[in-house]
Amino acid sequence: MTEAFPVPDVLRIATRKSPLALWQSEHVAERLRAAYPDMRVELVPLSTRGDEVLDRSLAAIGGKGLFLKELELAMERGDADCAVHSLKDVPMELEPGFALAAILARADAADAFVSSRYAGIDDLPRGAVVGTSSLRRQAQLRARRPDLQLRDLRGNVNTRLAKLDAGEYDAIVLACAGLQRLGFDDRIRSRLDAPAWLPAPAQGAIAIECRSDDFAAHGLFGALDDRDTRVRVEAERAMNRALHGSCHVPVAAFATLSGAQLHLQGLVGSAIDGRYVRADAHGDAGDAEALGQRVATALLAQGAAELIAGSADPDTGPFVS
Ligand SMILES: NCc1[nH]cc(CCC(=O)O)c1CC(=O)O
Repeated sequence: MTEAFPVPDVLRIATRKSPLALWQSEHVAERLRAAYPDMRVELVPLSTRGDEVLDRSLAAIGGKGLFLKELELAMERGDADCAVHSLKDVPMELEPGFALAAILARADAADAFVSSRYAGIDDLPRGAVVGTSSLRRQAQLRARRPDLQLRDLRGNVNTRLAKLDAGEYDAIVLACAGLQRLGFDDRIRSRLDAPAWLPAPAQGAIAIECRSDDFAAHGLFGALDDRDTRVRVEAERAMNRALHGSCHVPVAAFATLSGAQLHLQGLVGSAIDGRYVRADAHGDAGDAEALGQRVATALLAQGAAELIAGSADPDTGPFVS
């Protein structure tokens, strides 16, 4: 096969070591092997600060890019050619010198209600204990059920399921995509989906990051890029960026595409008292960025900035992460 770019003999993918990260990186490796049968693809598993520090909030240990830093250093050293991430964990602004070379077709973007005893949020008894460390999930739970007790729940997907099974919580909320990838489909008691419940910006999408100056890599990964997903997550991330959001603020966004029509729904809530504001708008697929900014402006006009500031970690302020 003749390509417009050189296909290397070996390609090394930097990845975190959690079971979900390894699954996603192996998935990308398989897709690349299928596209370039003569190229050898290897994983370079690395430990990141975000994986190691489990006893403090992510915001408190310097949230932004916590899961990316070590992988980016490996690419800078030349120990890896790219890194694979859950796009929802990727900061709105990448470090200078890095770019997203491909965004894969999105999996199920919804959240999942997981419990051995209860079928859904509305079936939980008064005062039930629900585990999630996500401010976005806490805010939506508070809005719907102010009586629930929300408890912190950190660790990778397997760890969180084990904590649920140990009886520490009546229910937990996780992403459907992560559960499905790891073969835990049967743990999903109900899907929490739009419009009643919104996911994190870019939830369910896998991204490939590489050095911006690595033009060969950009060509190589283009084969895995999904245009519809890219347009949708561009709108969601533009909204989050305009709100100075990250995965540590209670911001939710979900875009859908029908033909050339993009529809974006956004929500900003309070993890403390359940107040929230919502907005949505339609726009052209070619103007995803502008649509994201428009929905962010509508949310700010309803008081979103105050809700975000009010949910901040008192030690670190709202915009550190
Ligand atoms: N923050 C952890 C994280 N990052 C991405 C996913 C799920 C997979 C995805 O969104 O593609 C998860 C687990 C979860 O939220 O349950």
